[in-house]
Amino acid sequence: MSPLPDGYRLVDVPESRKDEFIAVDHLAFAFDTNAETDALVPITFEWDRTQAVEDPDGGLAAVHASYAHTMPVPGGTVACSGLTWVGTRPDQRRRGLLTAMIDSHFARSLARGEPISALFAAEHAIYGRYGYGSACDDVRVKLSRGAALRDVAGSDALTVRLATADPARDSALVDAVHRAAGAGRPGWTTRDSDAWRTRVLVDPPAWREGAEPLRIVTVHDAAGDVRAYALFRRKDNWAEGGPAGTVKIREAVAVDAAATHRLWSFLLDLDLMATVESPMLPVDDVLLHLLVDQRGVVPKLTDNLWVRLLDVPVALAGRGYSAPVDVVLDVTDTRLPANAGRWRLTTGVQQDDGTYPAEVAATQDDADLTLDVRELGAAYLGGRSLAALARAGLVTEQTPGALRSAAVAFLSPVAPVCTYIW
Ligand SMILES: CC(=O)SCCNC(=O)CCNC(=O)[C@H](O)C(C)(C)COP(=O)(O)OP(=O)(O)OC[C@H]1O[C@@H](n2cnc3c(N)ncnc32)[C@H](O)[C@@H]1OP(=O)(O)O
Repeated sequence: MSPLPDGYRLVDVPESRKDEFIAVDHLAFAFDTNAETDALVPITFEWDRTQAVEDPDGGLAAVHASYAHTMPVPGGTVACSGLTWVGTRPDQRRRGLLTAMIDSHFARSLARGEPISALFAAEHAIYGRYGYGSACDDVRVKLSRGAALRDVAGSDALTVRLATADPARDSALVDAVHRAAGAGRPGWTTRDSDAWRTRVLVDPPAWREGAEPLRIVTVHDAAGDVRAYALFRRKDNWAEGGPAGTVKIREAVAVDAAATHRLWSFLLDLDLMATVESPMLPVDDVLLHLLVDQRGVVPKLTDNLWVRLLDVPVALAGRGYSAPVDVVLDVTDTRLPANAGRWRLTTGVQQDDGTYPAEVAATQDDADLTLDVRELGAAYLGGRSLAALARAGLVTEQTPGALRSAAVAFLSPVAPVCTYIW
């Protein structure tokens, strides 16, 4: 465990210290709130998973929390400790407080039987040193009103309804469509508490930045079932050349191509609007394939989930593989030495979903590939190629042919993504 400065200590944070905990994050993230917002936005903390560093005066100097996520991975799900709310008071930075919290987070997650941790990084440079690998990207696109989509059979038969978002009314349907749309996509973390299901729909006036209240558009089939939804607001702009408003979308999710087509046909043709800003989308989202003119959109690629394998053999055996493989991985891991060494990963009989399960065991056999646990985290969800990482000098092939077969086996045919930041 990494040492803390003299007089500092790690403490659990009970709900009774909520305000102190949040005050540290306000200072660390430079954000403010107000009573109206606090009353509307539900607290998502799980209070047995909140920790802090207390300074010698008993005040909180640094904080973090985690969420118990069930992380979709190729071929199944894995218990995941989702690190979040990490902050050190600006006047207490660079004394090793985060490093001590990370060691504690790893130990506590392992003790709970969580073989992986994942996070969204506030800054790209923070977490690689701790063995987290950037495991996938998301893309946001800026589209012009009227951007054309390729035809999709069945789209015309679907209908749309528009309403002002209402957490009490909409959270169940949003959750159901979100779950259905994400089936089979690694990283697509569902919202497993009422607080999270409400959180996606809340609309404090302070968050509107001059735009209208949060709206929800739903796409319905002939039976009335919801096949897609988008949460969005419009911001008007009366420019010299005429109305040039912007549609800002918080989340847009559809269960199939027809529903995607109907949903985006609506969003791309709202009167008085000139620009449509998408939310975080998977890099292979259906919308991108339906655009007639992909060059007409302005994409922005950002790192999405970062993944840390805490228990390498359990994590690797917890996911499926896209092809048969028998490979010895020689892993380095300075923070969690139990992971270091050679692991033989051998796949078994193909499952109904097309993936191959694997057994993973320590071995003294020669290594086929050498890599750090960070690169294993990057490849874990199937969104980064081990072969590409090798080209960057981050993975080394020891046995000719091993890189290709391992790279193919680790990749997912569907791009990983998580649609909301936790
Ligand atoms: C999952 C999430 O919650 S992401 C949110 C992260 N939080 C934020 O970005 C809020 C603003 N920033 C902060 O609160 C703090 O600067 C933190 C939490 C990022 C770092 O906390 P500290 O207690 O200062 O970190 P600590 O002293 O343990 O530093 C550990 C190492 O990381 C490095 N490091 C820390 N933060 C950064 C950064 N933002 N960029 C680059 N390097 C960093 C330090 O230089 C140090 O390097 P070294 O080991 O080579 O000396």
